[in-house]
Amino acid sequence: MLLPDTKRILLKLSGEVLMGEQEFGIDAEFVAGLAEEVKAAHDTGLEICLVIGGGNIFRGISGAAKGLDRTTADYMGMMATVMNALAMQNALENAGVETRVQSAIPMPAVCEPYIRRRAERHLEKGRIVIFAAGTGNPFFTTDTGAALRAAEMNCDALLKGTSVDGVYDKDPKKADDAVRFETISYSQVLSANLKVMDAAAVALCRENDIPIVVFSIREKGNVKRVLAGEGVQTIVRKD
Ligand SMILES: Nc1ncnc2c1ncn2[C@@H]1O[C@H](COP(=O)(O)OP(=O)(O)OP(=O)(O)O)[C@@H](O)[C@H]1O
Ligand SMILES: O=c1ccn([C@@H]2O[C@H](COP(=O)(O)O)[C@@H](O)[C@H]2O)c(=O)[nH]1
Repeated sequence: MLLPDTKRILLKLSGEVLMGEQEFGIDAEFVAGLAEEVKAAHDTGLEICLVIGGGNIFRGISGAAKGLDRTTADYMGMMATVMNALAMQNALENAGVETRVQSAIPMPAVCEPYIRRRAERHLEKGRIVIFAAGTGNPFFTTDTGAALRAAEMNCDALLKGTSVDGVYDKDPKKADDAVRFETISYSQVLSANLKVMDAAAVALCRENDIPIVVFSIREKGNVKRVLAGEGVQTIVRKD
């Protein structure tokens, strides 16, 4: 086990990777593969909270750059995360896992509103709870939403499955000589302004002593591998 005594995790999956090989949107086959991986982790007895980003559909900051009002663009981004949550719910249920989606922005015709105690009960019953719409507030990201839910739900760790295999000393997509950290402290990530996760999310995890594990979700089988301590990843934790 990567982190001993881990019973409940929050798994944050990049929205961007849901595109698979496409240029936009949701690759249903890729999502089905991801669902199988999440199921395999769930089958080991772990309680799993899920958060999915929205980068495959819409990011507020890109919308704002094209002239949209930032707040409106952020609400659009949050709605994109609800679409991804529904796609993942569908894939998980096809794989035979019971799930509930809870949205930070109430959409009663589509999913449950976020109610912490209710989410707790779902987890106790063995369901995977997918938290959608981030924090429900503009000017945030799903990473911060994930950190917030991880703290509220008393998760033992936040696993960020993204397009890179860990935290580097500089952006590995921009610098060939970037070096990956095996472990790094919250404070180092913040003081060096390493961009793999937004600062609010890192600070929230630091305050609540929730280790963050950054790994690549593009590589098949990585969820199980990382949980078993066999994968390539970076652990962000206190000194
Ligand atoms: N120091 C760094 N170490 C690792 N990755 C970094 C670093 N600095 C910047 N990055 C970039 O951070 C990105 C991952 O974070 P990002 O928030 O963009 O994705 P995500 O949260 O997984 O996706 P989404 O927003 O679609 O959910 C990678 O694309 C990587 O290039
Ligand atoms: O709490 C939140 C979470 C997200 N947003 C908006 O949604 C998009 C998509 O989320 P990503 O984390 O980038 O995948 C984000 O760009 C924001 O525009 C938000 O406003 N508040």
